[in-house]
Amino acid sequence: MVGMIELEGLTKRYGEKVAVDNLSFGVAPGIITGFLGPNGAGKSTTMRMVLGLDRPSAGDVRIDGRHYHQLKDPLTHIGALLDAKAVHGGRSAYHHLLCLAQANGIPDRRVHEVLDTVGLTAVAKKKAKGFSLGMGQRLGIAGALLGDPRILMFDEPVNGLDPEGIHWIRNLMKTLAGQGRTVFVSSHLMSEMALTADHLVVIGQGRLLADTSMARFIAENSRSYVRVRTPQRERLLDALAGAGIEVVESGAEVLEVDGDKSAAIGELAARHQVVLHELSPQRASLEEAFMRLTAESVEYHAHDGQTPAGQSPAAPGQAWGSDWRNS
Ligand SMILES: Nc1ncnc2c1ncn2[C@@H]1O[C@H](COP(=O)(O)OP(=O)(O)OP(=O)(O)O)[C@@H](O)[C@H]1O
Repeated sequence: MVGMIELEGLTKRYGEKVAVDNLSFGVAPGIITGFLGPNGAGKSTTMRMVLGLDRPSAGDVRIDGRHYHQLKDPLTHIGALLDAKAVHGGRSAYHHLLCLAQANGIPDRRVHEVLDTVGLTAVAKKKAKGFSLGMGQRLGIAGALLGDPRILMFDEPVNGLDPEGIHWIRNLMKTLAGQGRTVFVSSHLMSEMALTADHLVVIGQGRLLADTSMARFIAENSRSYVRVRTPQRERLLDALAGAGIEVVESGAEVLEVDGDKSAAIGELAARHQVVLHELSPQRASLEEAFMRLTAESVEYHAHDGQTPAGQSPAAPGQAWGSDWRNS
């Protein structure tokens, strides 16, 4: 199928280390697929195998039904930004792109087009080694766009960028997906993906942990609850119990009630003349959900690793639901 990346049992071992462990999933056109996992999860290794830069130990990965090396004019099928620093620093941005175009049978005029798309026209004649991180990322993206490919793959494209650069890349990816292209982008930041991706593939220690739409991930993992603060705790607890409203957490002055029941709680409090100091609907962050999902597969813990590196992740938590988990 045109615009598809398909992985089937993809595995990469480096000696004893299993960097990518039996990954099977598809990346579809017309949407942004976020590829998420903590540092060392195997994202870059997977992307390198997609491009034929690393040979799989087992399994298979295909682009438009073929291996990368079987593609005629591969840059017209898939463009990638893996390492923005992999540019010959002594060349100008224009020259770098021109060499890439000529080596791949792409017309020279495309160089001007992509320089314009990424906003580097004014500095096109400057040497790439003088470029800021953001300019280097833009140049790498220009290279990815050069062959006007149906599939774009970006490895941690916003790493180290300022807010303006992050905003620009986010909008560019949305535009590319809106044009019907396949956009596959890795990150270790859930918060960034929440703003960008339509679909999520999450891995930990090389294994697939989730393959789900962002909407579903949000619905299943961002718990909503109401935070209530009152100096008349006992009175409110009685009123809530009488109305069949369950309190899931209760501190000295603060109570938490699952779901969005703020109106019901407010009315109940008024009826029972309970003073409220706070009545606020809350949403637990997706960042927390992602941390919980990947906690057992983080390679290096900041403090005393409860799961030592190299050890298999524990059985998935029941709360995660098994329909979209694959391990
Ligand atoms: N050439 C190599 N030789 C040995 N081990 C490697 C090699 N390349 C990667 N690894 C190991 O494979 C694992 C996966 O690495 P990879 O760079 O793919 O992870 P990642 O998810 O991209 O992480 P990050 O977000 O930190 O870039 C890591 O444990 C890494 O140390």
